Amino acid sequence: MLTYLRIFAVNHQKISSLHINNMCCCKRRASLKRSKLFVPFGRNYSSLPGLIGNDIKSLHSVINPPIAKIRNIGIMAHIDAGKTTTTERILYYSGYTRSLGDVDDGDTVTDFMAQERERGITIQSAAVTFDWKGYRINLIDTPGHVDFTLEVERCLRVLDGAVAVFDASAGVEAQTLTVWRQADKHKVPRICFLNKMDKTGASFNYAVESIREKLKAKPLLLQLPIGEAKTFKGVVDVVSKEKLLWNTNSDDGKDFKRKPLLETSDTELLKKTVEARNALIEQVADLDDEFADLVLGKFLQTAIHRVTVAQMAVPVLCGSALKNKGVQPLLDAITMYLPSPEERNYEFLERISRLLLPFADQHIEIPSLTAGNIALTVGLKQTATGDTIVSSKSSALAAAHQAKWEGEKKHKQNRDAERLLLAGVEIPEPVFFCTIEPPSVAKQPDLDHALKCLQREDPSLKVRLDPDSGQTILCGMGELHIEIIHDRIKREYGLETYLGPLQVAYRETILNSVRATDTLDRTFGDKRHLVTVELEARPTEKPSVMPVIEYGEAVSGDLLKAFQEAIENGIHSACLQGPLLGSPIQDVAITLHSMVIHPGTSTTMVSACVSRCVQKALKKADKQVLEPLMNLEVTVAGDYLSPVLADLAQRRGNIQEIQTRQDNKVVIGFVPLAELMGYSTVLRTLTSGSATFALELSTYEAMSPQDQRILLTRRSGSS
Ligand SMILES: Nc1nc2c(ncn2[C@@H]2O[C@H](COP(=O)(O)OP(=O)(O)OP(=O)(O)O)[C@@H](O)[C@H]2O)c(=O)[nH]1
Repeated sequence: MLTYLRIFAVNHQKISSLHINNMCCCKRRASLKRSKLFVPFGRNYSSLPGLIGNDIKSLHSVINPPIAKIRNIGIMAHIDAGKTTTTERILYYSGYTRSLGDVDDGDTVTDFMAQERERGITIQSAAVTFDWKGYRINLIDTPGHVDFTLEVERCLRVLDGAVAVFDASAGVEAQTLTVWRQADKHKVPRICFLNKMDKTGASFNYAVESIREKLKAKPLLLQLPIGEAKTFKGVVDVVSKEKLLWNTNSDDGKDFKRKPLLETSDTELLKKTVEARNALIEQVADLDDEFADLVLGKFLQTAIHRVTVAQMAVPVLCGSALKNKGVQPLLDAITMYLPSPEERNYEFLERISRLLLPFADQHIEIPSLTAGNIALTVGLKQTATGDTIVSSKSSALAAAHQAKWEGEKKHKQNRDAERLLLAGVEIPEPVFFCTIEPPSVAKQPDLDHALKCLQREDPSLKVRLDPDSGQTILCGMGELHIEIIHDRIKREYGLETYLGPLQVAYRETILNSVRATDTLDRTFGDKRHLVTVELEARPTEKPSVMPVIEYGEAVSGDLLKAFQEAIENGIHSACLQGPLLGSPIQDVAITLHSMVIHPGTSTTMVSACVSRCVQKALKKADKQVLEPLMNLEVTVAGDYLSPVLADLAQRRGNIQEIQTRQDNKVVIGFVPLAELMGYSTVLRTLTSGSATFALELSTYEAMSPQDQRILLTRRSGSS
């Protein structure tokens, strides 16, 4: 397993606290049209930047660039906005590759896994390092699909800046909102790149407005497009009042000219540019105190840098990655406006033995690394994604202490700060599960090992044992997530496994308060174990995934001290399997009213008795199944709107809004996950492959009595 490290320190002498981030960043194209054939990997790479053969000395300039000249950035977007295509151009213009790869031909640098090439989707994020005009850029791709939201978050929290790529004909799309919120959460400064300016329906103004309205961001228009859709030729640099035109005869976009706009030949464009520039100056002056009336380009750029780093506004640029236009200015903007690591506040110190620099699927061992870089390390057996590495227990304690202190100082929420630093990212609850079986019983240990390794990389994958059947259960974020795991077990661990049917992860709750008592009386050898418990289960007012545990006044303090852990284990294990479907119970409080324990009774027996008593209470209560409800956004050509709506009505869909986006309609609503199995295939058929959709878990909602009855009848029939 490869583990990506992010150095957190700003101390130049030593390597500081290392931030681990296993890059299992996955993404998927929800577009229903493309599926490409496997194309063998045959790209030519230039020598890695700054490297001559394996001469380690020559690596010095590569691994130790001045910290102010480092940019650690991520590329984030909705599915299909053009991240991989933009990254491919970036690598080409920076000299990292010698030819332009194409997503649709399956030969890009960052989509290097066989699965990615076969499926036409990006599954695993790749880090690449290259130089641009004296700057070192470490770039990490982040996934676009909602199944891999955790991966995006994991990347964002270790990066200093991000480029948000938009399809200029669609503006802000469903997953753009999600990744934008994640970047907000981790306070990542951003630049927007309005890609696909060549596409029919591309609209610079529309995309900018959607950034303003839907993301509530302040766009700083640093460029204006010259033409749109078929007429898109280049961009105007608003800051310098120059036009950048790409030579139409150049097939790789390397050849472009930067010329000042002229009063005589560019009258209209110059007028628009001057207006845009004045608006930009006004906007920046409003946001940045230091930038008063100094309107020289250099000062303006410095002020734009400051407001970007402070996340008060987002510079907006445009182009067409596919048509090789606008990518070099984007690279300039990354170096000019996004922060270096020393402009972000990371503070801890550490050292590590073996380090590698990532170049997509190639890695180079390096002797040392200065603060502010991204690197890999191998062989960490105990670490999992999201962990922070420190050099010793005392460093860990110091880091926790510091985080706690910072947390108290900033938010008076020390636990949050502690979690932020040491416990990694928030792991979303899986919504799908299925059984997984090895080819033979003898292979079960191999399967267990594979799942253990995959879970360390990807904590959104959960594995549990079915207590009744003893089968291994795989729980994941979506159909694609489970499919990819299945495939990886085969390819990476050589195991052909069998998956049971995919099932929705329901939850259960209770609707009224109930009391129950139970006694457990067992004698093993000459030892008697005797416990009597009385407790109450009731619905909580506020949602709570874990059971809320309370103790009545009659429960003695001494008894509690000795048996509290056993009691709580008993309650937790009982709440893992509800009485209706065996699904986890939520929104329930358990109050222990009394407990009598015969001397010599073991804690295991106490746990067992409490667990049985909780289950008894839950069985007695009025019960309710909760089902995952998804936010669904379908983008469809107007002609196909009616069949899509009719189909959603049959799926218990609740349509909230139908927006118009250029020539398309965007249907936004809620649909129960159980109704969305195989939706992509049906949507493809209904719309001749022209629609796209995005899904995101909204909440768990109570099923109607009728739907619940149908589900329970079906389950009892199939069991
Ligand atoms: N017209 C046009 N198409 C583009 C442009 N950039 C990318 N595309 C196409 O859009 C599709 C998606 O491009 P990708 O680069 O794979 O997009 P992505 O954001 O990396 O996709 P995922 O990582 O799978 O979410 C491909 O068919 C590209 O050829 C562009 O500038 N103009």
